[in-house]
Amino acid sequence: MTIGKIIDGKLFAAGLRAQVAEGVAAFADAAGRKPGLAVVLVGEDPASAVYVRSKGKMTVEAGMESFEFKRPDSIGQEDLLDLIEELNEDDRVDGILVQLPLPAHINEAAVIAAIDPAKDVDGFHIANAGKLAVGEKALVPCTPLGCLMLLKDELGDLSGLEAVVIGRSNIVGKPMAQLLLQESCTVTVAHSRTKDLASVVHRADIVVAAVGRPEMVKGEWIKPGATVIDVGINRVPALEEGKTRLVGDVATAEAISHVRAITPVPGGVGPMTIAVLLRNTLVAACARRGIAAPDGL
Ligand SMILES: NC(=O)C1=CN([C@@H]2O[C@H](COP(=O)(O)OP(=O)(O)OC[C@H]3O[C@@H](n4cnc5c(N)ncnc54)[C@H](OP(=O)(O)O)[C@@H]3O)[C@@H](O)[C@H]2O)C=CC1
Ligand SMILES: Nc1nc(=O)c2c([nH]1)NC[C@@H]1CN(c3ccc(C(=O)N[C@@H](CCC(=O)O)C(=O)O)cc3)C=[N+]21
Repeated sequence: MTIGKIIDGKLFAAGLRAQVAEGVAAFADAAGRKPGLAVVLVGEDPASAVYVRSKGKMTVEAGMESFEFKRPDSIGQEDLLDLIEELNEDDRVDGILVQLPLPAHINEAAVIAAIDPAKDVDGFHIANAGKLAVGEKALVPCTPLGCLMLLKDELGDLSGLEAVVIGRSNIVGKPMAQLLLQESCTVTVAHSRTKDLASVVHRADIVVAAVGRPEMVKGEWIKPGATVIDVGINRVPALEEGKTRLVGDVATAEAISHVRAITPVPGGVGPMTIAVLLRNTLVAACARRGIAAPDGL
């Protein structure tokens, strides 16, 4: 058994984006317009702004139309809901992403519920979450779908494998568990109340860590030969004064000698999230127009 492979999410994501770009060109020929993605950013969080900018750039590189809507922190809930209604009705817009988290005075659930499920490229709407849960065709959250693509690429058939997902958020942990169940894994979902997380993780052939705690998962927790997907994006102080660096939820340097394969941070799951967002936008555009989406996406 080979040990210690680093899964190149950046490379895989570039391949997926190239495939999406081909589908986008075919869509544009058939529909007479490009697929469009609208991104709504509320407030001035600099990290979110960087992320939104890089999404916009990659959207255009894939041949799609990018619409960005920046609104101040002070925006009222009604005004935000009005904007979403406009985007729901705008035929040039196939996908709507509202960057989370939203300011505390805005009801996140109400905003997500206002998005047309057919344009919900984040897959956060209850209609899409429900379809995923019962195994119907749905728009699936980008990060877990990206994780699943990397796992299938590395392992092939996942059926019968023990999977442990750490984290139970609606945007990562829960949909990840649903997808792994769909692949016939035996799925355990761990969270902050889980007792003896180390021994729960030690059962797993597949570990997906989506916690938001820097390097919380230790190397010795990992069963030898397991495949580890590190979703965490944590900014920590770097050695050089005043600088920061990104680390995941897994202590990668320790884990590497235990794993079959592991995703790095950065360059693992993060780039996949954006590539799947573009994929979902193309899929939504095709569905709205009654055009077959390209195979294998
Ligand atoms: N790469 C990417 O594209 C993306 C990365 N992320 C990153 O993934 C991480 C998780 O994101 P998200 O799901 O939104 O986070 P949330 O904060 O919504 O959820 C975190 C989960 O971790 C659990 N948890 C917290 N502490 C512990 C602990 N000590 N032991 C076990 N479980 C614990 C929580 O449990 P409980 O429910 O009991 O509180 C919760 O279920 C973050 O680092 C985020 O930045 C997120 C989205 C996309
Ligand atoms: N409605 C909504 N949908 C989201 O999908 C969503 C969101 N809100 N809010 C924030 C989180 C976070 N997220 C990331 C996506 C890509 C990278 C990414 O590309 N990261 C690079 C590094 C980037 C860097 O260097 O800063 C990497 O991991 O290699 C990171 C984080 C999506 N999110």
